[in-house]
Amino acid sequence: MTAAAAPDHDVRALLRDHPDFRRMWLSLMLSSFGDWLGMLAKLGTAAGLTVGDATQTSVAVSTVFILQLAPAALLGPLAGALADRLDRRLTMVVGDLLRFALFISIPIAGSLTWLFVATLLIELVTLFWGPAKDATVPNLVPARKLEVANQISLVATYGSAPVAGLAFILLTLLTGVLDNLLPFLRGGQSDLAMYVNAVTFLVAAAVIWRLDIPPREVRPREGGLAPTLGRDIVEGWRFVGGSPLLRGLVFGMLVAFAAGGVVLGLGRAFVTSLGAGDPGYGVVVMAVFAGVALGVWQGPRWLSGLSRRRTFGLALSLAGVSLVLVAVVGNIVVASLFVVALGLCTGLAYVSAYTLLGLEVDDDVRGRTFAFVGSSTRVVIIAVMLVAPWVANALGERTIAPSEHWSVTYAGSALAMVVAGVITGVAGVVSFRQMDDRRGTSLRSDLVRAFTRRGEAAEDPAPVRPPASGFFLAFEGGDGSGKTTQATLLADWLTQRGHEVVVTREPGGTATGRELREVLLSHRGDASPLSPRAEALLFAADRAQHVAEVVQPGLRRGAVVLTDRYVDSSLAYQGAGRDLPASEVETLSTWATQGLLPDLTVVLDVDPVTAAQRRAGRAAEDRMEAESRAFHARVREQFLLLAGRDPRRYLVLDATTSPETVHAKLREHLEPLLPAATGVPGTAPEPVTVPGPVRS
Ligand SMILES: Nc1ncnc2c1ncn2[C@@H]1O[C@H](COP(=O)(O)OP(=O)(O)O)[C@@H](O)[C@H]1O
Ligand SMILES: Cc1cn([C@H]2C[C@H](O)[C@@H](COP(=O)(O)OP(=O)(O)O)O2)c(=O)[nH]c1=O
Repeated sequence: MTAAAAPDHDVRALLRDHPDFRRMWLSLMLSSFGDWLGMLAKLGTAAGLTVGDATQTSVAVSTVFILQLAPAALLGPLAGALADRLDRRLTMVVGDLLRFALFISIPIAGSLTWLFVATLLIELVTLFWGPAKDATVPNLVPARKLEVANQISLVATYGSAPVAGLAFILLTLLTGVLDNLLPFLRGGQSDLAMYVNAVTFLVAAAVIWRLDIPPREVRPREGGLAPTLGRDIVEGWRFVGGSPLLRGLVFGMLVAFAAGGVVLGLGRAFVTSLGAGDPGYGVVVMAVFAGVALGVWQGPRWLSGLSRRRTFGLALSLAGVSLVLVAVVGNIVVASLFVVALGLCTGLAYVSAYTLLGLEVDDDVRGRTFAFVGSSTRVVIIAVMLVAPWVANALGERTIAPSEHWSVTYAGSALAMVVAGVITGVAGVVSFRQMDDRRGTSLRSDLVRAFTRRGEAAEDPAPVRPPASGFFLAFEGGDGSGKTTQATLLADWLTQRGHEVVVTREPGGTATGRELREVLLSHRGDASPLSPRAEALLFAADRAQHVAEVVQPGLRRGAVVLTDRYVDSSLAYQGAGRDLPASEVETLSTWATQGLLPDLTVVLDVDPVTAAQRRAGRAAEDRMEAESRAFHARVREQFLLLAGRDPRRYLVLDATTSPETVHAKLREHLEPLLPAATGVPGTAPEPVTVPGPVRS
């Protein structure tokens, strides 16, 4: 791998390199297909069992709808908390088997009551299955591929809807033909669809059974109290409320879903108010789907240079603006175009939010958080769908006449949509503010950077370099990614070629630095825990001393300086890890180093689990190493993000390959970049290694 862009959007590579994810994805596609087919078949069965009585039919159909939404709305968090304690693979397999049995029982029983009971039971099972599935995906793919994994999972979920629709039509037609041949199908038109659907769950169960899902990270709970379910749920809620990011995210998602509910609830009336009938409604529905698909699929790629948190807030605000535009244009064709934009922004917000949740939520509460979000969104959608038509009715038809010669008449549905749009827009701005991780950098410059292929040279601060400069290379990556190993190998090779080499590290590249290192890494701080800002300042102090005492003098002599960690470690550990604003940490480092940047930063990319295994041999973990897996996942994501923003100065290497392979790739990339050697090849002195504390 050479300089890789991050995050990674290559779908084919994702499916090829992660067979477990591929299997999971296939089973998800099947189950989703089954879900949609099942929904159509259940509605068909409800209608079929009440033939001839229009009122009874509509009551039966709405009962099925309500039974489908209600369990998740009422019991979602409970099921999520339970799901976090169960084995995820087993939960999914048992869930699929139960759904198989329940679906098959509906046509066999052939009774309306059993249809209702089975619908309820199926939804209850899905309540456990869903969070187990959502929480598993981040464990099957590396962090930088999570976004694309979410994208194709959403495509599997929603893309299977039209296919299921088509299959349903074909199966019902086929039922007519088969009626005479297979007497057991006589029961109803939807029966064959129900059987096919049941089989999809059976296949999905078999696929999941073969998955190798890594065990969950379970953190010890303080006080050793036996954790209770109630406590789990409260913790899940408190967890969402306690983090500004999650608060902003969940709040934003709820508002987005509320806006979606308004569109669903009022869409039909709105289209009628524009004088378009069923075909017009069809066009609008298709426009929404097209927009969402485009947003989910292409949005993250278009905005790959923008931070995900900013993307979410921006997309939500623009969704609000689009909704207002849809409502005010008064023409079905133009309105449909804005509907595409609305779908696009919503899809983009959705996939960003989903990925952020996967990355930011600790593994042991992830199921609960997803369940919490899932059930609250359902409550919101049901509530809004019920309330919106009532509000639209109350608003009635309004005529707005700004002048004598000009007046516009709006239907209540359009006005209600304007209100929803404004609320969504404002919520987007609030979310953006609350979660912003690039305070101090204007959104405009970020967007310019995102659209001009990551800003290139124009925006980089001119590095302060001594006149006769050598070459400055920084190794970055998680603890245990192999930085020390690679620095040693590279130093040997460079020395062979006649370069003067200085091998150094942060923190602790100087005598002063070693004292700071002691405070930073050994500080357990029970009495006075080190605050994130104090930590950031101490790392910056170490860096300032390091640059002045070791790096700059080395470069001035024309040496190749190899440092084990530099500025990006602060951006990753203090910025993304501790959640300090990245721009402030960057300002601090720029000040400490007087803007000195490496000529090349080599990111040794390895997943936190492998890195932790490599560190296992060491005597004790230091303060940073002992952080949670989610912390290390954020750190890794940040390194990759930084590398993706400036591919010219970065080289990302897959550090799970052998040390020799990593070294060979590094050499190959470095060779053309190096200045001429100052000594005679093979005769250079041994590399100067700035002493650091000996590792256990
Ligand atoms: N590419 C690699 N594959 C497997 N093990 C490695 C690799 N590179 C380094 N290691 C081992 O992993 C451990 C951590 O490596 P080290 O170079 O100390 O990492 P860091 O300096 O990033 O903490 C060491 O035991 C080392 O031998
Ligand atoms: C340089 C730097 C390091 N760190 C952390 C990362 C590491 O966990 C720790 C340095 O430990 P160290 O033992 O040097 O790293 P490694 O385990 O990779 O060999 O300090 C920061 O949090 N911020 C910084 O700016």
